Amino acid sequence: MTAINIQNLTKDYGNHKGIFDVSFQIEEGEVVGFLGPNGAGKTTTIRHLLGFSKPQSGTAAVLQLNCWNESKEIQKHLGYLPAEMAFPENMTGTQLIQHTAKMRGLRDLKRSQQLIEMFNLDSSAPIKRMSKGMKQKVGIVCAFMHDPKVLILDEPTTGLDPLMQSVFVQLIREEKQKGKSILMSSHLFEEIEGTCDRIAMIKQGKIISVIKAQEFNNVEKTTFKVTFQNPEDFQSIQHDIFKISEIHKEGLQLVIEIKDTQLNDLIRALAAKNVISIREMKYSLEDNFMNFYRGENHDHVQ
Ligand SMILES: Nc1ncnc2c1ncn2[C@@H]1O[C@H](COP(=O)(O)OP(=O)(O)OP(=O)(O)O)[C@@H](O)[C@H]1O
Repeated sequence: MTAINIQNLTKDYGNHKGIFDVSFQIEEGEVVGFLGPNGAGKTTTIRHLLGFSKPQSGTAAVLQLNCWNESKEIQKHLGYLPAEMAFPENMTGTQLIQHTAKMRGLRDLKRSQQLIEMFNLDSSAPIKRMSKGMKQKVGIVCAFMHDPKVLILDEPTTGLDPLMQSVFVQLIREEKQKGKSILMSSHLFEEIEGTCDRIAMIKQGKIISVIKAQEFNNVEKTTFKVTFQNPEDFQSIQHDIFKISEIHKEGLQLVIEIKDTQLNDLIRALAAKNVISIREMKYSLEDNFMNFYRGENHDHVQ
């Protein structure tokens, strides 16, 4: 079943701001990362999924329910973590968690307790005295406490320290195992890379690409940083057939990009030179992301 279905969604705020003809789907059990620079339209898209904003044209549906007309029904099956939370400051974390549970008609607080322990959260403190990270943990508990089928997470690890970020990645993996469908916006490439099945990239309100995460592991090219012992070898390899993507003259270093079929040629060429070190450089999601924003690789791989 399709968990999230966005079709030709448009909200034009004027001055080329907003979202334009946005379409993508998330299947049951799928985790999709939502990437894009500041102001690209991620939160606007998410606000439509939550029924906070009425589409000018197009539709947004969660579990085949219309987000604008049927948002109350959707809420029962949805966990939402906003990018910026507006908490009632006069409550403690525990009170807010209990209040949220009550609003949801949730009697069993076992899952909340598990999450509190998982994130090592002291929820007894008043929210107004909590650090950004603590507030974020309270938000995570509230979003996941009712074991929702669909999760929409807007920059979920904002304020979390690296240890807690890895606890969060673990939580996402566990939820995925349980068959949950997750849309997660993030600026952290490693977080997206470590959890997502696909990545939707948005720029200036338009989806510019939807990529399968496994594509990143299957790139048929490898990049090596090679340091040479003398300027002669450093110079001569540059006349060879290989693509040189960076030249660091002072350090006698080259970044060489080869197709996997050229590996033996490279080994033979380097064997004839005095080489100090060879280091493989991982082609990461971050490189791919940067390429997109430089205007390259606008492929649609669904
Ligand atoms: N209610 C509104 N009225 C007018 N313009 C708006 C409104 N809401 C958002 N915008 C504009 O629409 C664009 C998209 O904003 P949005 O918040 O969706 O971006 P985002 O991708 O979530 O960015 P960030 O990574 O900074 O959170 C921005 O240029 C923003 O200023």
